[in-house]
Amino acid sequence: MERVIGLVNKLQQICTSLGDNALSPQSILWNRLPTIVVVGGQSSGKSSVLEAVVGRDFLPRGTGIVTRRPLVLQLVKTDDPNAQDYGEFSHAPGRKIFNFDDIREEIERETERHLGKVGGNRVVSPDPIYLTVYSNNVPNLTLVDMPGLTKVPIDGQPPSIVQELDDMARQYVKGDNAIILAVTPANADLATSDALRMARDVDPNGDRTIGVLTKVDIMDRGTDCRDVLLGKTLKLKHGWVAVVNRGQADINSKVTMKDARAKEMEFFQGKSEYQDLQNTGTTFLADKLSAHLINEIMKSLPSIQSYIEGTIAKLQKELTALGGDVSHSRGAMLHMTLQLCRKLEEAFSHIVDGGKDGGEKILDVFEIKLKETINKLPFQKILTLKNVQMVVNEADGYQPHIIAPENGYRRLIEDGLSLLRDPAFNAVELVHQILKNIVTMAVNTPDCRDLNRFFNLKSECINHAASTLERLRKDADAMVRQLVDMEASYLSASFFREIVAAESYAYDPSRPRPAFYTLTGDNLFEKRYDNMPPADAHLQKISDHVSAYLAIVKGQLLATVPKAIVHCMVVPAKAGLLTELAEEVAGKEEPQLRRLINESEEIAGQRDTIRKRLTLLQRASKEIAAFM
Ligand SMILES: Nc1nc2c(ncn2[C@@H]2O[C@H](COP(=O)(O)OP(=O)(O)OP(=O)(O)O)[C@@H](O)[C@H]2O)c(=O)[nH]1
Repeated sequence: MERVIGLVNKLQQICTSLGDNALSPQSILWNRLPTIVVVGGQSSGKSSVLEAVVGRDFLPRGTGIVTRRPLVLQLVKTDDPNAQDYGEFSHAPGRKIFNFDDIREEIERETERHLGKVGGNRVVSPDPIYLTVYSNNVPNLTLVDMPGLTKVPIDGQPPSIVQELDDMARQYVKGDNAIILAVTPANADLATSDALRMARDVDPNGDRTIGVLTKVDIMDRGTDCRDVLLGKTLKLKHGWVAVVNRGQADINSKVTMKDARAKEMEFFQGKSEYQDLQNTGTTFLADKLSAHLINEIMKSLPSIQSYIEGTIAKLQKELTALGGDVSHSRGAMLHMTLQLCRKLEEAFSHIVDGGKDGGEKILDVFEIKLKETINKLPFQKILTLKNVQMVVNEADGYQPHIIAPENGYRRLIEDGLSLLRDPAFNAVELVHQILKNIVTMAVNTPDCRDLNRFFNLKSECINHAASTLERLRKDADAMVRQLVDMEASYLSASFFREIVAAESYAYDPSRPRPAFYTLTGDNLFEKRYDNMPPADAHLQKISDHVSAYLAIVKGQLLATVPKAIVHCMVVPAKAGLLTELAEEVAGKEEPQLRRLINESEEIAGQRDTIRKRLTLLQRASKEIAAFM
């Protein structure tokens, strides 16, 4: 029994440390721990019962609605019998109040303050006050004192009060963890008991209801509650307890709690109708509550334990997601920064190499987009007989040419090559964009999760990656330009020799087959020119030669542009996306590094909160494990 009390005590203290309470939306433990909720009609004696259990006067008293906010009262049994009892409110943590009259005043003040704040002439509020009482003379219990229920508004209260009070109490007793202490004055008809009505509503089987009869001392002459206590009038699974608290006159004349207890004992022992009954008196009630609470705890421990374990796992996951602590020594910060840069580089390379977001997209540019745009180029406009004639005439004059109109050829080919430049540059740009997108993707990979904690470093990384990619794009542009220009330069005497050789071969296949002929195909030198007027045949041949040449260049560029792009952009980007940043960082001093990896306070705070919760829950879990 003592062990269970100790365990409950510890679990409840852990709840308090967790800031976990009856109404907290993310209650971890509290809503799993059994709680005793005192309900009953107005002035039925709820607060008096509660005080009697605690053994101290500390609750506001009077007529009308005195309790106007729920009071969550946690009783913590201390080990030292000589230590002074004290109370502590959760709205003023750390302030130990040793004088219980001060506690009463604080409850009144806090009630007023809150009701004033919520405004609207509110008479009651469901928002609880939390009070923990530390004493060597209390059982480990958590009790909630509710404002009294009523059927009709009294004292000029608004009509809505009836429903409001009902809703409020219901909120506290509906949970399965609530043990309902249904306080009913013995001097009134049980059938009209507000407490029993509420208890029956939420706990029809009476599994968690304990009946308390108050004011047994002022029952009508000649009547008693023996039958109720024996369960003959109305049977409750957990039975009834009768108590005698101080009446208003006793309170006014400051009868002490001790004297009141003595008087209560005297009362029950002096009456033949109660003498033989066990279930009378406040001491019996307190013991019964402790035992009941222990019983409930024992029943729910396994589910509490598995719930705690689940929460621990969830919190651990959250903690991992937030990343580790940040050290502030220069060496550690430098190491961490470089490591984060390296992780981003690795993630970048990984995406470039792997699959559909990286390598495949780049391949698409080369194999589909580049091919398509090049094949769609309007070479035919250059190659019309009209254009050929115009260009040749402009370039070479109207004299007949011995071999070929060399300048005309050059001009026509150059016109074709200039069309080829755009798709090549376009491919560079497309790959550049893909690489930029990959940087964004890399930043968001799980491996780079830590980087997202450090806003400054993250933006430095992104900026440096962008400038590296921009530099590489320029390199690739220059390389591609050179490639195209090279093709124009290739147009040398050998090209014209090739044309002659190819022509000769077409007419006399016994000659050696020239390379140009093979490249351009058989149809070039067929006798189709024979049926044309000589001037047209001449121009058509020039057009066909240029077309063949451009076809060769096209094929060559389709092979070399991708190589140039990979060589100038993709490979160096993979090899050193953040090399410059890493060099820069290595030269930074401690304050600059700190600025670079200054984690937002919010994240650091979140991590601290989760850690604290984890430690507490792990402690709770250990306590329970050791117990079971
Ligand atoms: N004679 C006698 N008077 C009692 C007993 N219990 C309570 N009273 C008196 O009944 C009045 C109301 O008691 P409280 O304990 O304030 O009742 P409550 O249910 O907490 O009241 P509200 O919070 O206002 O609903 C006080 O004047 C008490 O002194 C009892 O057993 N005998």
